[in-house]
Amino acid sequence: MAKLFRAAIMGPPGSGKGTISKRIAQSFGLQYLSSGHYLRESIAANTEAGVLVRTYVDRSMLVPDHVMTKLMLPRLENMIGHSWLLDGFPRTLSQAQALNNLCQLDLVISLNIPYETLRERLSDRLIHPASGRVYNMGFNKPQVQGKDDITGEPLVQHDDDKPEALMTRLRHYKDVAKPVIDLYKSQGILPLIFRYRD
Ligand SMILES: Nc1nc2c(ncn2[C@@H]2O[C@H](COP(=O)(O)OP(=O)(O)O)[C@@H](O)[C@H]2O)c(=O)[nH]1
Ligand SMILES: Nc1ncnc2c1ncn2[C@@H]1O[C@H](COP(=O)(O)OP(=O)(O)O)[C@@H](O)[C@H]1O
Repeated sequence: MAKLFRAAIMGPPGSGKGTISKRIAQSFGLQYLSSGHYLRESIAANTEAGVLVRTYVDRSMLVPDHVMTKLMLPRLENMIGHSWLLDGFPRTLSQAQALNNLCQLDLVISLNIPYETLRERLSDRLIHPASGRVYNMGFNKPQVQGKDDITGEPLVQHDDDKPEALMTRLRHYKDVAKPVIDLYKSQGILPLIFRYRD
């Protein structure tokens, strides 16, 4: 049997995690697993956990670690025989430790993007809230302006993507991600990837 390959991608909001990881997963035949997707699924199912999750996601706050690990770990256990790329999990040290107890990652990709580029990308980002599909007015335009390609439903800009919220989000990302990055560096699985603006 071919060796399994398991990777995670990290980066600040707007660094292109969702966009690039879908492309990497497709090119290399990996399953693309996204915490945002599982969270939206749980919100849509309207379970007790989903109702709780919604109160955090609606305010763009991190869902508590114990809720997150309870959501993610069983799904990852179900993927035991697959190679995958994980986007959005782990975000905190506690999540990374919980994941370590389940499996050893082979690679962590950390996107490091200049502030100006993040600002431009996020100010042009449009989202289809129900599916999480992401567009960009410059880089990846919807076929019809302001409408989702698949459902035709309206696209929205997150208040959080407006430049005034970005600094706070970036600072928060750096504080939370640093111990996770340090852990993966100490394990020798995190080479730094620097993507310049195009
Ligand atoms: N110009 C440009 N835009 C990109 C690139 N990668 C992603 N984007 C756009 O930048 C925005 C943020 O990307 P996204 O994948 O949502 O980032 P995430 O928050 O890290 O998951 C979206 O509007 C993307 O369409 C890129 O390489 N170049
Ligand atoms: N690993 C995680 N830990 C805690 N909360 C998370 C995690 N992943 C996603 N979330 C929650 O889901 C929301 C949407 O996540 P995501 O789709 O990855 O978008 P973004 O890249 O804008 O944060 C986040 O704002 C956060 O509330």
